[in-house]
Amino acid sequence: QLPGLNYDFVIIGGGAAGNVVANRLTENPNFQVLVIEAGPSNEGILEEQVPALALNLYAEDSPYLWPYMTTPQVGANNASQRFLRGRILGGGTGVNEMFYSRGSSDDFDRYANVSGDQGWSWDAMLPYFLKNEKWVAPADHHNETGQFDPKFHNFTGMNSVSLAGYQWPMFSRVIQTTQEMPDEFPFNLDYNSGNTIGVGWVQYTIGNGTRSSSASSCLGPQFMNRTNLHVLVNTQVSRVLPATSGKGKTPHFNRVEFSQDLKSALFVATASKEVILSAGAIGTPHILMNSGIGDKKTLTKLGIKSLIDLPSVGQNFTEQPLVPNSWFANSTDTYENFNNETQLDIDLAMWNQSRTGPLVSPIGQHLAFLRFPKENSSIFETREDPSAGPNTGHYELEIANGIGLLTPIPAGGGHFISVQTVCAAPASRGSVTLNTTHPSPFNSPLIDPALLMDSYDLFALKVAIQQAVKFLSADAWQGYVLEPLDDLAQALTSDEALEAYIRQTVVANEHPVGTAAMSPKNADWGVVDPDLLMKKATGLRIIDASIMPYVPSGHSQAPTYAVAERGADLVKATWA
Ligand SMILES: Cc1cc2nc3c(=O)[nH]c(=O)nc-3n(C[C@H](O)[C@H](O)[C@H](O)COP(=O)(O)OP(=O)(O)OC[C@H]3O[C@@H](n4cnc5c(N)ncnc54)[C@H](O)[C@@H]3O)c2cc1C
Repeated sequence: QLPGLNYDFVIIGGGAAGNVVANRLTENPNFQVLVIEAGPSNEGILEEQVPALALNLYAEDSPYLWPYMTTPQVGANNASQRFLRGRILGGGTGVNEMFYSRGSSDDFDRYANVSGDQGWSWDAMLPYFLKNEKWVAPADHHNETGQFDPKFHNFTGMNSVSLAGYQWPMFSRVIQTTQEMPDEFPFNLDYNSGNTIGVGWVQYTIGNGTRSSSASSCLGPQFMNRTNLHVLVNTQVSRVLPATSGKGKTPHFNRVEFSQDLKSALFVATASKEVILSAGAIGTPHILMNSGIGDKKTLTKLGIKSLIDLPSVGQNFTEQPLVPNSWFANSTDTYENFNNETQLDIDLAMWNQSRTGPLVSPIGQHLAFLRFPKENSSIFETREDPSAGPNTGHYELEIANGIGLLTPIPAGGGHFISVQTVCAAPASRGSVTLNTTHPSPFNSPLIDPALLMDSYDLFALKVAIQQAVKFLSADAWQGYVLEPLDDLAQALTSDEALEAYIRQTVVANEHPVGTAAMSPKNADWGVVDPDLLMKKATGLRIIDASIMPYVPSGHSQAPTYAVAERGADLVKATWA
């Protein structure tokens, strides 16, 4: 039940960023805040809570995802792919794989340099990462010594982060590989220190064996008790609207139009201080363009009245391409056990009883962020290195105790190990644009992540797969790793075969950013200023993953949390 339609702040999107901002603003009892979220409440959804069941959230007709498809991806054999985005209170943090990885110090220093605001540098942002984080013991309470560096963590924040809470037998082999091949695969005690390079123990947004999302952390019962915090779920925003009475030439946005049946009965909520757009890297540019904010020529052609001419809206879409690679494993202790219903029932009973057992962690237990070996670095003699600097991986390996993401289990079944390979700093740039044949604000936009459109990304994935093969060639894996699955075995026969395999199997890593990028004040590109206020307007601020001008070289939820923590401080400073 809403008290009315007038607030100080209206936040569009209850995802990673939106819920942080809602929490921080309602610390001030004088601020009335409304969050509008398209998806349902996160409460009572078992798959959302049990880490290892996260994959069940991705069913074709999932009620917790937007029904998005990409445009045909030229770099991926013209395939249109699903593009997963959370549509639930918590947004991406309610459906994601819970990897907690901040990116490198170089990533943030580059944001500072590109935006002209040192407040986005690593040194300035580390306190915001810490403010958000609550490091907790892993579910099995094992000894964490030597698995993370406490000096880079906070034990008193909001959002639980922990190490894997169940010990699979293959873990020791990963660490043994770092000892056998320290030059190529060095051990990194904590890839969240700013220096990501090496192989480390994975950190997850998990506490007490349960997902910690922005909904369960920032909108927990102790916060929902605040009488100034209001959350409206199952409600989709169509547009932001300018004030009806003029405040001069610059449009002033103070109203948000939304619907609950996605056809009629459009309501309008008013924000006396700011409208904050936190609908994510797809939702945010979509709402902006529907509202007449974007490339004037394109919007006019679609019959949308242009309010602000900002051609960068929806452009610079940056996404990491990922290729899953799987091998048969000589083990009976892998994720494939969850496919056995009896075993799953036993594991679920254990989770229900004590929040322990194999279901307390999602797929993937070790992450490696690595630079190209010397012999591959010569590529930078002829082109610019898209990575942000020496602390930043060119590629990432995600080492998982089961078959790769989306990889069908071979007919004969079996147990598997996979190393998912990611181009961590891609050079391709895509776009989010309006669907010209169905321009209703409630229809999906055209999503083009431009997978492998720049040949560098293909090159990076080739190196990554070759390095994954090398990683598993260490003595540590003798007798454990058997032959690769057929398609990978074929791929490893020639350079052409490897390229064909990558184009056939590449998917988006679900870390989109950049579609409402920040740029220096008065720059002729970008969508928001470094204080995240919309250019050429007043009253409208964007706080979410879309403002990052480059994709962070790790995973995007932790950077988004930090952006939101700083964003909330910027809002508070404006209204102090
Ligand atoms: C399947 C998947 C796996 C991932 N795995 C990881 C991982 O392991 N680690 C990691 O770091 N990152 C991961 N990510 C990415 C991470 O979750 C995102 O980077 C992060 O959630 C982005 O935060 P955001 O606030 O920008 O957007 P979101 O968290 O997506 O929040 C946007 C919210 O706005 C709502 N919204 C959008 N449009 C409207 C509208 N018109 N009206 C009302 N509400 C609207 C959405 O429903 C959503 O709740 C994953 C993402 C996905 C989808």
